[in-house]
Amino acid sequence: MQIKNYPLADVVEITPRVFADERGAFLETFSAKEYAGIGITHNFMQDNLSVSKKDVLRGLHFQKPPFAQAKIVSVVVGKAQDVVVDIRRGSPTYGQYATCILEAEKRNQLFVPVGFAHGFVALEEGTIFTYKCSNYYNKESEGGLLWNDPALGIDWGIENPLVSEKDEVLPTLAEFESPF
Ligand SMILES: Cc1cn([C@H]2C[C@H](O)[C@@H](COP(=O)(O)OP(=O)(O)O[C@H]3O[C@@H](C)C(=O)[C@@H](O)[C@H]3O)O2)c(=O)[nH]c1=O
Repeated sequence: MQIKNYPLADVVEITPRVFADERGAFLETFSAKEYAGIGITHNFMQDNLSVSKKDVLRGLHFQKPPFAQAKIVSVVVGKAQDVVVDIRRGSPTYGQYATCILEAEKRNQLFVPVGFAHGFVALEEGTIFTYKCSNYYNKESEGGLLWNDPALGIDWGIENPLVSEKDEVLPTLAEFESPF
C-alpha cells in the first residue's frame, strides 16, 4: 500500500498493492486493520456507486453533523478528476482545494476527511465511481458549495461540464456558513 499526503491536512491518496498474475489481478480495496494503521479508524457504514457520462460533474457535496461523512473514493471503470475543499473553520487551509486523478487502471483511492466538500468530474464515458462512507445518507443533512465559485478557483480541466440542477444553485463560499 502506497500513501501520498496532500497539502490539505488529513487528505491522503492510497494505492493498494496489486497482485497480478496470468489470470489478471487481485487487490484488497479496504482493510480496517491496514487503514487504521494510517489513521483511518472510521466505522464505514455505507458503500455507494455512481455511473457517469463523460464530462458529468457531481459536487461539491458534504453532509452536516451529526450525519457528517468521511469517504474513501475511487474509480473502478474509467477516470475522474476528484476535488476536495477544506471547509473546516479555523483550518489554515480553509477554502483551499486539492485535486487527484482517480483511475481504474491505477486503482488509487482518496481519503476525504470529515469537514471537506467533495466533487468530481468524469473524464471518460461510463466512469464508475465508488465510495465508502462513515455515515448513512441523510437527505436533510445535505450541504454543498458551488462548483464554479470564483473564490474557490477550481480548475476542473473541462469547459462545459454536465451539472445537475441541484448543484447549479449551491451557495458560494461567501454565501455559506460552514457547519464544521
Ligand atoms: C448520495 C445519495 C443519494 N441518494 C439518492 C438521492 C437522489 O435521488 C439520487 C441522486 O443523488 P445525488 O444527485 O445527490 O447524487 P450525487 O450528485 O452523485 O451525490 C454524490 O456526489 C458526490 C460528489 C459525493 O461526494 C457524494 O457524497 C454524493 O453527495 O440518489 C441516496 O439514496 N443515497 C445517497 O447516499
